Amino acid sequence: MPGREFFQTQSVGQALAGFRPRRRTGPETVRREDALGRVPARAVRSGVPLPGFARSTVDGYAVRAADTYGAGDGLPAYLDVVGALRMGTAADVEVRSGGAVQIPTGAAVPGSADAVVMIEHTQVTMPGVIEVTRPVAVGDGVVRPDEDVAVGNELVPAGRPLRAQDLGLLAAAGITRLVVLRRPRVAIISTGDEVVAPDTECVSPGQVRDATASALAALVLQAGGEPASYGIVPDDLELLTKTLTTAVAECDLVVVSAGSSVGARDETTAAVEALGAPGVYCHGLAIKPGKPTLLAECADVPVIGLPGNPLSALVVFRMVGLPVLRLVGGITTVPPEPSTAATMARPVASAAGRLDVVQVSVRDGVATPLFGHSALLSLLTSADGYVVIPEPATGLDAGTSVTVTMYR
Ligand SMILES: Nc1nc2c(c(=O)[nH]1)N[C@H]1C(S)=C(S)[C@@H](COP(=O)(O)OP(=O)(O)OC[C@H]3O[C@@H](n4cnc5c(N)ncnc54)[C@H](O)[C@@H]3O)O[C@H]1N2
Ligand code: MOO
Repeated sequence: MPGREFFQTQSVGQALAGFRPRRRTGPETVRREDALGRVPARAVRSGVPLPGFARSTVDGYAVRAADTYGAGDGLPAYLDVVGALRMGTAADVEVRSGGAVQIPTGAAVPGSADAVVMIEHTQVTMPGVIEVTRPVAVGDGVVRPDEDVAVGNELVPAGRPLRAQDLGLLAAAGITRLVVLRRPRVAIISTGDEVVAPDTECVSPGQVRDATASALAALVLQAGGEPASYGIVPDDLELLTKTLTTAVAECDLVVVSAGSSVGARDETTAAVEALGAPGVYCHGLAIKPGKPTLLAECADVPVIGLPGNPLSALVVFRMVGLPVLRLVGGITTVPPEPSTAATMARPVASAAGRLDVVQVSVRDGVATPLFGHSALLSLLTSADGYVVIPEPATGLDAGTSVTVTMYR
């Protein structure tokens, strides 16, 4: 386009380090059972010790360890069985020197005992008497009252999305509600005169169903955000500006797809600029696919203009949009994506100074690159994962060891 400038591209690393919009979601209280994937606003500490009592880790006999020292098959220690402990009750039987109390796994160990000997290392020789054929040391077979968690210990940290095991520990400590950060509300706007709603039955030649919005909404959900659809806006600066203004007022992050290239109808930049300060942070990223990407901050809300090609839009949203979503939503410990080690089946070329995201299929530890234009969305559905070729590299040779980030 004469008179129109191509993008001044910035590296993805630079953009992620430099683009730090100020918006953060605030706290809200949720029930523990609704907290999977939510982000604690502050560390949750325990008000109680866990397990809270000395607990047997084996089925056997609570004893005084010293009574078993030197015991062996040839010279067992003989102990009097003075009672049996039950689950779920306080340890109400004392163990004196020379005595033993039958105890199941998980029951409270009497304070007068200091170890539990496994049933396999004992034999009942006559009613009320056992032989112990292996010595135990003090503490063997016992979990201390605060060995799992001491009072004041951190149960879950701030900023790390809660996992199944975190909910288990919170439950064990009696935490029923906790303060988490609100899910970032993410506006999803599609643009283009040719784009029609995905439930449109018959499309005319030249029209396309909106593929990007559905996929973006799913990515937002997976990342812990709350997608909000703002529909499809035709190539009209006024309409786009109006929709963007509403979205910025109502959401924590705004994602608009298409219209960010250099064509005459590419209105996104002008519309974003009209939203006010601080405005456009960069237009153009050194990434393939996805060069025509726009990053902006309007008031304190980040606005991301994604390339029109759905494949490119999804790649860029993964690489750049999700980090911004996590920043806004207070995720400081990023859950690792599933990945697998593989070797490249074929060489892949790349330009130095550009981040390349290569879709691959993976079989038996071999990653086969899937080539094709970024207008082809099926490339992404055929892929098992992707390989990132970092900026300094000029490609990957066949046989190179790579880490494939796998799609969930
Ligand atoms: N002269 C240049 N032309 C183009 C360049 C360039 O650097 N110089 N970059 C190319 C690349 S790369 C991409 S990607 C596209 C991005 O352009 P836009 O962001 O302006 O997007 P559009 O042209 O509107 O759309 C591109 C393509 O994607 C289809 N599309 C758009 N939205 C959707 C949707 N929601 N669901 C399904 N498909 C969608 C649209 O119909 C077009 O076919 O620019 C290249 N050109
Ligand atoms: O970057 Mo375009 O986003 O390659 O298809």
